[in-house]
Parts: sequence; structure tokens; C-alpha cells
Amino acid sequence: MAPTPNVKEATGNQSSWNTLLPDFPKGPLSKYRKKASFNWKEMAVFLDGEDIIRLKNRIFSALESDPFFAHHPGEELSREKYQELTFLRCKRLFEYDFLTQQEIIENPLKILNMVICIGMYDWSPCLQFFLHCGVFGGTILSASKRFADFAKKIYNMEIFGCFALTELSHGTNTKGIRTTATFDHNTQEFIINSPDFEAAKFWVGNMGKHATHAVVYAQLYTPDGQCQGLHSFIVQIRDTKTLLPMPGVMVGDIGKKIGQNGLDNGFAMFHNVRIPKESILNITGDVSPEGKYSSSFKDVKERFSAALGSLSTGRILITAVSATNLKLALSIAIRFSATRHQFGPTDEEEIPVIEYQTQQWRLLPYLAAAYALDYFSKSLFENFVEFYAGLLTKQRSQRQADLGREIHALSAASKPLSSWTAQQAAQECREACGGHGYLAMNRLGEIRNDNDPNCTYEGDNNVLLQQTSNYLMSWMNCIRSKRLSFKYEMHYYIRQEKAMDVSTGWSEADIRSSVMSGRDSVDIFYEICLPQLRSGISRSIYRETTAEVAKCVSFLFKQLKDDAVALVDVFAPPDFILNSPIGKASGEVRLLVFHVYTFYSCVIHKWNVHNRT
Ligand SMILES: CCCCCCCCCCCCCCCC(=O)SCCNC(=O)CCNC(=O)[C@H](O)C(C)(C)COP(=O)(O)OP(=O)(O)OC[C@H]1O[C@@H](n2cnc3c(N)ncnc32)[C@H](O)[C@@H]1OP(=O)(O)O
Ligand SMILES: Cc1cc2nc3c(=O)[nH]c(=O)nc-3n(C[C@H](O)[C@H](O)[C@H](O)COP(=O)(O)OP(=O)(O)OC[C@H]3O[C@@H](n4cnc5c(N)ncnc54)[C@H](O)[C@@H]3O)c2cc1C
Repeated sequence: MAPTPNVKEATGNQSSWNTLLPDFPKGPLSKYRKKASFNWKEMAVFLDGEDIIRLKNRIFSALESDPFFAHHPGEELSREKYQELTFLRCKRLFEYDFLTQQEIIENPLKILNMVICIGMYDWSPCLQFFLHCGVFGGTILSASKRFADFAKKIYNMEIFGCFALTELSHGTNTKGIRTTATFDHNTQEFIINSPDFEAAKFWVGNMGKHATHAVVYAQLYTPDGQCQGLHSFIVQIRDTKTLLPMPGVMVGDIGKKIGQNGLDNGFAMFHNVRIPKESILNITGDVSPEGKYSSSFKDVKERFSAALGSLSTGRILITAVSATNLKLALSIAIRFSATRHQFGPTDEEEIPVIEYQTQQWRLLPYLAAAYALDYFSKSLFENFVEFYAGLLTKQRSQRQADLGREIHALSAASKPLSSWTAQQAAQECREACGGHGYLAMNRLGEIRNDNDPNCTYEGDNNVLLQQTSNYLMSWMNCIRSKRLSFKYEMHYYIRQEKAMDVSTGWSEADIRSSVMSGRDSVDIFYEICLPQLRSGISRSIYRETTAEVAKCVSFLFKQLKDDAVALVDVFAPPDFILNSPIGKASGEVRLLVFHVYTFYSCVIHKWNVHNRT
């Protein structure tokens, strides 16, 4: 768990805050900023530290001053244009080179904050960039030293990559993956083949138009006809100069999605494509020139688990990605609620809707969740960095193995909780802004649509929860977890759950996939890992609300509402990045929205007149 920094040491002095974090413009929000019981700048410096805030400021101002990242309000880009612009933006991110390897090693949280800053602007170029260098590049470089020369090509975009695990007919069930990689010891090559269209690689980010190489997951067959299970291979899918498909490869774009349409998700089929023997990412096993399979993992299950280990990276990142969407939606909805006046004690005097208890109940629990998930995603990321360092140094200790299982179990719970919370919050924030929440330019729809696939990719949420409940069930035998301070409550709960299920004559498999034991036990597990959640928003509000609790929570909200604008100021990005007229830092939404409306109606009127002449 990240050590709690000492406030005084962590926050420096007032003058350093002001240079780092300029005051907001005066406006309708000033009233609530004056009421705040704390200094938002001190909180921001306490949570992130001056170094991270400097990095954020550097990224935000670079994007704001770069024409490639200019917003085009009112302009409807075609999907093709948006994909083209996204790739140019992704290229610019490489040219900016915001972080050196040294800076990442000194403070790995910087890379997480870089994902967050760029994602706050637009997830399409962010995911395109990190799918290439994080998922594609990270998987290759953590496999073995053999691919060291690939690093240069990856980081100067000589090649552009994607990660191809999912097939048209199998996504969650990775054991059902049917692409084959058959070793030909006469030519020392693997033959990559898609047996039929159902086995086509599908959904793969960057594959639709831009990727030249793919990490392809396939069932490995040795010359004796034995299937050695799921392994990953580097396959070139397009010519690096012409971007035309390589011989035997059929590749293309899957079409328009509900969101993230700047990203080109694609499909590919392989017709006996031959790749050199050295193309196998020998993380879990390798083949001798004679065609003999060898693996350092004796247990098939451990081998399978190691083959999928890289998926935990994405799940941990998606926990932070979803928490970021939560912050974006709340920045807009809380600021709007503090300036939107409707009804009041007299006809003459209307009050801000944030003063209403219903608005507080709808938004403030999510504000608490934003802080809790932000803290947890960063501390989980730090645990992952420790695990990843062990991976890179080929650690094989029991502690490393336990940490790997625990990281898998935690990320299989944190991704569902964070992405579902953000999805529900985005909808609540959209409704909390009334009609203005439904106007595309105010961005709540985009935030909701771009957050949506966080509930599916890197593993469907519902199935991942079963992974965590499987892990919790294994606690019945022994407790080896190091990261968590184990609570009797957890053990007691699982015993109860299991006793109840067994008494109903359910099989082990039924128990594992039963919704109740999955969600409930994971919920409690998560709340143990995230005490802030227990105090703030979860059971006391959602499950055991009684009249007394409701009264005490309403009293809490009455206090918290005066801090809500300042709490949002701590994590809201600059107006250019937030890009939502009703979420502006000044709070000048009423005037601004009117201007924007008139601007649009004039433009549209002129356009129609022009078309009629
Ligand atoms: C820093 C720079 C930036 C970086 C980066 C930024 C990225 C920013 C966002 C990304 C952007 C989105 C891009 C979308 C990219 C895709 O979507 S890639 C495709 C993702 N696909 C998936 O996640 C597939 C989901 N399915 C699975 O993971 C597996 O099939 C399942 C469901 C976990 C396995 O289920 P199963 O077949 O029933 O096998 P099961 O017996 O449960 O498991 C066998 C053993 O393996 C273990 N195991 C399974 N999976 C794992 C694992 N992942 N780890 C460890 N152990 C595992 C199990 O625990 C079990 O061990 P025991 O508990 O029995 O000891
Ligand atoms: C925007 C986007 C980007 C993506 N990018 C990539 C990428 O870059 N690379 C890549 O390889 N993949 C990618 N994917 C694919 C993604 O990983 C899969 O969609 C995901 O793993 C889910 O698999 P599926 O779509 O086949 O759903 P399925 O596994 O078919 O699930 C369908 C439904 O069945 C339910 N279900 C399945 N199994 C069980 C079970 N055992 N018990 C209970 N319910 C079950 C699920 O909960 C779900 O509701 C992407 C997907 C999206 C949407």
C-alpha cells in the first residue's frame, strides 16, 4: 500500500502551490470556492506531489498549444478523418516524448499520470499510443532479451503494433482460441493459420488500418501433432512502407463502434503464414530445432496463467482509466449543479440545484468513489510495478508467484468495480445536468460511450469477478496473501457462502460461477482492500440504508456540498482538456451556453441560406 505521505512535507508552501496551480477565474463558482473548508491546491499537491503536477501541466499545455490537438466545435469529422487525425496525434505524442526511461524508473506513477492526462483529452490517441508501446511493446519486451532490437523500432514507430488475442467466436474463453501455430522443423518456421472465419482475430485495437505487427495468440502444435497450449507470436501483418497486407494475411477495419471511434479496431485472418522460429514469445515455453517442446512451468495451469499474465497490466490501467472518466463526468456535473438555478424559497430568488438533497445523493457518493478509486488504482499500480520488476528479473520465488495470483485476483475485481462505477456515474451525471447534459458538445455522452468498453475489454467484468471469487474460495485452505491484512470477516463470509451452496447440492463449478458468491464475496473483499470505500459510499448507503443511516448521510452531504466544487477543482483538468462548456472553471455556463447556442444557430442559418442560393 502506498505510504501515506506526511501532509506538511508533501505539500511544501503556499507560494509553490500558486505557481503550480493558478487561481480560477472569478465567476458564479467563486461563492462555493469561498465556502470550502480546505485549500484545494494544498490537497492537489498532497495527493499528487509537485513533480506529478509539473508533468500534468507540461502535458496539458503542450496539447493546448498544438494545432494537431485543436478542438473543432460543431464540426462532424467522418470516422476515417477522425482515425487519420488520431494517428497523427499519436505520432505527436511520440515526438513530445514526455517521459524518459529514467523518469519512469524513478517514479513509475508518472507513466500512469501520462495515460490519465492524455486520456482526459481523448481516449482514442491515448489508447492507440499505449496499446502500441504498453500492451504490444510491453508484452514483447517482458518476454525475453531476444527482442531487445525490437525496442528501438517500437519506440521510434518504425513498426506499429497491436495485441491479437480475441477471435470472432472466442473472447472470454481464451482456451477456446483456435488460431494455430504449427512448428515445421524442416524449415525452422511456425505456420500461423486461421482454420475458418470464426477463428479470425477480431476487435484488435490499431489493427484496422495502422498496425504493421501483431502479438498473435495461437495454440502451439509440435511436429508430433501435440497441442502445447496457448502461446504468443510476433507476426508481421502489413508492409512497413506501403501498409499493404503481407502475403497470406487478410486484414481490415471492423467498422463503427459506439465510442472510441478514433481508434481503428480490426480483424485478421492468416492463411498458412510462415514466420521464423525466433518469433515465439518464449514466456512460457519454446521449441528445440528438432521440434521438442520445453517449458520452465511444469504445471499446465501455471503455464496458462503465465501466458495471460500480461492482461493484468491492462486491467490495472483500466481501473485508473475508469476512475479518470469518473472525475471527468463529476467535474462537469458538480460545477453545473453549483451554477444551475431552479426554483427557490421565493419566486424571485432561485437556488443552485446542488442545494437539493436529491442532487447531493445522486452525485456526492460518486465524488467519494472518485477519491477512493483514484487512491486505490495508484496503490495497486505500485504493487504491480513491484511484481513486474520481479517478472523482468525472472524471479521465481513463492512470494512472486503469490503476488502474481493476488494481482490477478485484485485486478479482476478492481476493473469491474471501477468501470461499472464510472459507467453508472456518467449516466447519473448526464441526467443531473438535465437537457444540457444531453447536448453532445457538453461531452457527457462521449465520456459515457468511451468508458463503456472498459466493462468488456481486457476481460468481461462478470467473468473476471468469478476469477476473484475463485481466488477467495482458495482462501478456504490457506491464507498466503501478503498485500492484504486478512480479516476474519472475509473467511467467515466465504465459509458461510460455500456451506450454503454445498447444502443446495451445487457442484464446485456451479458455486464458482454463481452470481451471489461472485459479486457479494468480491464486494466484501474489495471493501476490505479499500477501507475508504467502506466508510464512504458502499454498504452504509446502498445496502443497509435505514432511516438513521439516511439521516446521518444527509447530514454529511449537507456539509460536503459546500466542499464539492473545491473537491472537483483538485482533479479537474484545464478547460481546454475538459472541453465542456457547462463544466468550465469559471462557472460562466449560463452565458456561455447561450453564446454557444446562438453561434450554432447563426452558423446553421447561414449554411442553409447559402445552400438555398
Ligand atoms: C504502463 C504502460 C501502459 C500499459 C498499457 C495501457 C493499456 C490501457 C488500457 C488497455 C486498452 C484496452 C485494449 C483491450 C485489449 C483486450 O481486450 S486484449 C484481450 C483481453 N482478453 C481477456 O482478458 C480474456 C479474458 N479471459 C481470461 O483472462 C481467461 O480466459 C480466464 C477467464 C481468466 C480464464 O478462465 P478459465 O479458462 O476458466 O481458466 P481458469 O481455470 O479460471 O484459470 C486457470 C488458472 O490461470 C489463472 N489465471 C487466469 N488468468 C490469469 C492472469 N491474467 N494472470 C494470472 N493468473 C491467471 C487462474 O487464476 C487459474 O489459476 P488457479 O486460480 O486455478 O491457480
Ligand atoms: C472497444 C474494444 C476494444 C478491444 N480491443 C481488443 C484488443 O486490442 N485485442 C484483443 O485481443 N481483444 C480486444 N477486444 C476484445 C475483448 O477483449 C473481448 O470483447 C472481451 O474479452 C469479451 O469477449 P467477447 O466479446 O467474446 O464476449 P463473450 O466472452 O462472448 O461474452 C459474452 C457474454 O457472455 C458472458 N459470459 C461468457 N462466459 C461466461 C461464463 N463462463 N459465465 C458467465 N457468463 C459468461 C459474458 O459475461 C458476456 O455477457 C476489444 C473489445 C472492445 C469492445
